[in-house]
Amino acid sequence: MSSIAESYKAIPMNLNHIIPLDFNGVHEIPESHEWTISTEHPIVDPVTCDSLPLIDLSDPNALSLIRKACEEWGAFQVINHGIPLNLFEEVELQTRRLFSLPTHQKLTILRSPDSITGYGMPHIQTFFPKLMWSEGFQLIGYPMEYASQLWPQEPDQQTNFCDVMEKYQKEMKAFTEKLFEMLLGSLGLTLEDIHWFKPTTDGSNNHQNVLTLNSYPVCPDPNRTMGLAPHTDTSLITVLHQSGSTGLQVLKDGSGWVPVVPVSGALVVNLGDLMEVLTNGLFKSIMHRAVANMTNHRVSVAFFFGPPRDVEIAPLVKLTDEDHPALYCPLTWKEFLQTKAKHFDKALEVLRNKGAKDNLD
Ligand SMILES: C=C1C[C@]23C[C@H]1CC[C@H]2[C@@]12CCC[C@@](C)(C(=O)O1)[C@H]2[C@@H]3C(=O)O
Ligand SMILES: O=C(O)CCC(=O)C(=O)O
Ligand SMILES: [Fe+2]
Repeated sequence: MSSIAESYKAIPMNLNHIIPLDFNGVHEIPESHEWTISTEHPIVDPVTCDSLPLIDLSDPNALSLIRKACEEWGAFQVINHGIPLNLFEEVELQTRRLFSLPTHQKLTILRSPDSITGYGMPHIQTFFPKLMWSEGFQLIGYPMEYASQLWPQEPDQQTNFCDVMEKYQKEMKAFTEKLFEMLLGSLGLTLEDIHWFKPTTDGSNNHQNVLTLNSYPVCPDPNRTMGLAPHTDTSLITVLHQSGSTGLQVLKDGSGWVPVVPVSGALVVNLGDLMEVLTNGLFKSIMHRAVANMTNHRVSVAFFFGPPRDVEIAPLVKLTDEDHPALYCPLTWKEFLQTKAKHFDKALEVLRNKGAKDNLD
């Protein structure tokens, strides 16, 4: 048995790619953080051009709207998701409490080079020559070992932080399982078609999930920096809550970068690479990035929903036939994270070209 927490043991990160800048009082962009932003894809106006579909989950047509959004975009926003709105406020408050701590305090929970959880720059930093204008904190479960370091003198704050994060993960777990069922339903499939899916019964199952708190400090010149570089998520589904300020952009084929304007109370759903594998490419994972801004400290919270440990994800049998052979070789989330840590944006291509996972190197 091995969990995703062990994914980076074989490919530890370099500390220079983990320790974020101390953004306090930085009025000029240091050379280390100065990006030349590719103009290959223009930024499009989400008002006059296409904007990311917004789906009301209580709409009787929700399934067909979901299918269309998944085929055309690989992402959508949802309302009427059933998550109590005050929970978003509580999570945002706790997220801001964490990131507004003095740098030396945050560094006490620095992610170790071979770990998935802790404080630091995004894991994908390794693949870019310039550093990102962001910091993040990854957690799994009840994060007391971190909270006790962050607020050593404040036991109440420790429990508040952990309780809110735990509650949010529980809500997200139930929601992503329901959403996953809807995505399958939109393809005419049911959970019965997924031999490994075991819905939560007693409040637990062995699905692997990670919560990430993202912080994009105020930036003197956002056009010359990158908050979070373009990437696809490795998960099956990612559910993102962005606080009031814009910053997320999704890449739409044939158009360009489409800003995702925050809708109060809405959640952004991104399809990850494992969903592309599972649907044999019928649904594609979505390329996205995030930018900082000059006026607000932007925060966002991402819940990565993945398969249980040791379960190999492969194209669904019902979605393959003689004319549609399986395009990807089966592998676990941990194996895919390792493939991604080596090949980054070429990882899915690698899966397509190698018949068996023994050849992933
Ligand atoms: C379970 C996951 C999902 C990870 C890796 C690992 C822990 C942290 C996640 C993120 C969070 C920030 C963006 C991302 C692209 C990153 O660099 O780290 C994500 C990545 C992925 O989706 O691959
Ligand atoms: O902050 C955002 O809007 C995007 C975050 C994201 O893409 C991620 O955490 O994977
Ligand atoms: Fe992402």
